[in-house]
Amino acid sequence: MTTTDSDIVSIEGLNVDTVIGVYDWEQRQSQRLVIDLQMACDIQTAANSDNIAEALDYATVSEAVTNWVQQQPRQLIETVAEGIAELVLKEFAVTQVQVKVSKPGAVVNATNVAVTIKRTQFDSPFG
Ligand SMILES: Nc1nc2c(c(=O)[nH]1)N=C([C@H](O)[C@@H](O)CO)CN2
Repeated sequence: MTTTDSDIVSIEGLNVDTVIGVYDWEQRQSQRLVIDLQMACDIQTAANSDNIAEALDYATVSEAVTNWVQQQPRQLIETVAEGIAELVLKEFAVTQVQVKVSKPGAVVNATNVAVTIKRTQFDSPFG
């Protein structure tokens, strides 16, 4: 295992309001999605230089993910998860990404519903 596989930068509980859902009423209003990301990357260069320019900037990733999710209405949280994984692998120096997309308001008697996927550069057409 290389450091590129074992070093993780995380974003937890990123709240994004967007149009999401399979029913007509869901396409007429925003709902809250909560996104968790675990991104495998080499953090040693940033650690040694203590320079944000060498780091995977979680603020920049959060903004890019939020913008992508809010770009257009979608039906399934699966589509959102795959799109986020593709974006992160394409735009950032990330070798593997785990994406969890939660839709906490979706099922009345459930605390949460979610999908979780893991993708690597080899899974992506952009790898
Ligand atoms: N696997 C999925 N199941 C369901 C989804 C989804 O995105 N993925 N979405 C819905 C509805 O939009 C639901 O959230 C409305 O409450 C149902 N099942």
